[in-house]
Amino acid sequence: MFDAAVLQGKRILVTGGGTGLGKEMAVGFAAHGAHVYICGRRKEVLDLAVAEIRERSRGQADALIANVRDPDSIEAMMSAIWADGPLTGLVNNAGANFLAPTESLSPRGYEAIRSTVMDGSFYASVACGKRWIAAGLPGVIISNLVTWVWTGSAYVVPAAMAKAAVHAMTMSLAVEWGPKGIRVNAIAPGPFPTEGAWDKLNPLAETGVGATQADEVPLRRFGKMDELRNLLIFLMSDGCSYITGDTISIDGGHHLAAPSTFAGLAKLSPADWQRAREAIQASVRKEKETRSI
Ligand SMILES: CCCCCCCCCCC/C=C/C(=O)SCCNC(=O)CCNC(=O)[C@H](O)C(C)(C)COP(=O)(O)OP(=O)(O)OC[C@H]1O[C@@H](n2cnc3c(N)ncnc32)[C@H](O)[C@@H]1OP(=O)(O)O
Ligand SMILES: NC(=O)C1=CN([C@@H]2O[C@H](COP(=O)(O)OP(=O)(O)OC[C@H]3O[C@@H](n4cnc5c(N)ncnc54)[C@H](OP(=O)(O)O)[C@@H]3O)[C@@H](O)[C@H]2O)C=CC1
Repeated sequence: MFDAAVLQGKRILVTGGGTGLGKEMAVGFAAHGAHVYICGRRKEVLDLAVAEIRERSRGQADALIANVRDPDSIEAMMSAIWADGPLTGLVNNAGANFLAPTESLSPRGYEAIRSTVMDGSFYASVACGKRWIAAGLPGVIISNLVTWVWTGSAYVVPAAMAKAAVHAMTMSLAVEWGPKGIRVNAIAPGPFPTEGAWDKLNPLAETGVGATQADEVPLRRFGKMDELRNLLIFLMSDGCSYITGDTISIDGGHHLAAPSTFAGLAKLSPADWQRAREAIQASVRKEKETRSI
């Protein structure tokens, strides 16, 4: 769809690019000439991802260990990247989420999600923005949101709140930083099945409701990674240099037509919720064992 060199000379960081949607975006950027950087908290996962991105794209990729919840960790990562040259683009993709009845959430549970999604996107955007502004360079920021920024969603309230905050950041920074040549946009995907999201959001047969099902999507299917890559390459390219402050949905029309949220989980019993929590926490434990930071 695009010229293979459409992103030649671009240097793009994808947070959370070691897995899922972030890794797929990174492949798309690198295959179109960009040097991509990915970050996350698990060295082994990042090393494997870099090898895969290089092989699939035949392009340039590097990884850094960083925790987006920690502003010092983000600063250290940006300094390391800038030592080789400035980034031209940032994708705020790192995310955290799990299904839970809101009344069961502890302050730490809420904080884990809010700080990853909202604080992480803010810290990374400011770390890039201040460097671009100081050097008089243009830049592009794209945040990976979800259609709940328009609809909200039951049972994932901290994630819906945090994504909505980043939606507000997108519109606000587009205006503040537009005169400095920095474009700020976002995407709002519908369901693109990934291991990370499905383990936390569809852990049991009983939790398969609206948000994670394809049958009520007007286009009657899940999103394809190629479709996601095409949108990201376009938004990151100089071909759309008049688009800023927008959040573009890529959900097959789901949020306009059907309950693309977890409203259907009202049917779950306390025992179902307990089993869901145990399944989610087993997935988190497995990931934590390999965290490097
Ligand atoms: C058209 C719309 C269609 C929608 C499409 C559907 C699907 C897409 C939805 C898209 C929205 C966003 C999705 C995502 O972000 S998916 C990404 C999923 N990946 C991840 O979450 C990876 C990162 N995750 C984590 O790091 C962990 O999961 C965690 C968030 C838990 C944070 O880890 P941390 O190490 O900080 O956390 P702890 O294990 O110490 O736990 C912190 C507190 O959280 C409590 N907790 C954990 N699990 C549960 C649970 N299931 N229920 C309630 N509480 C939970 C835990 O007990 C800790 O609190 P306390 O210390 O007070 O006990
Ligand atoms: N899959 C879907 O259908 C949809 C996904 N999205 C969004 O897409 C994004 C990616 O989700 P997906 O690929 O499905 O899920 P994944 O779980 O595969 O991706 C989450 C990534 O974020 C990284 N991450 C989490 N916490 C931190 C942290 N504190 N510091 C650095 N990196 C972190 C994880 O790496 P590590 O644990 O190693 O740090 C992981 O690579 C999320 O923002 C999600 O909200 C939006 C709509 C739909």
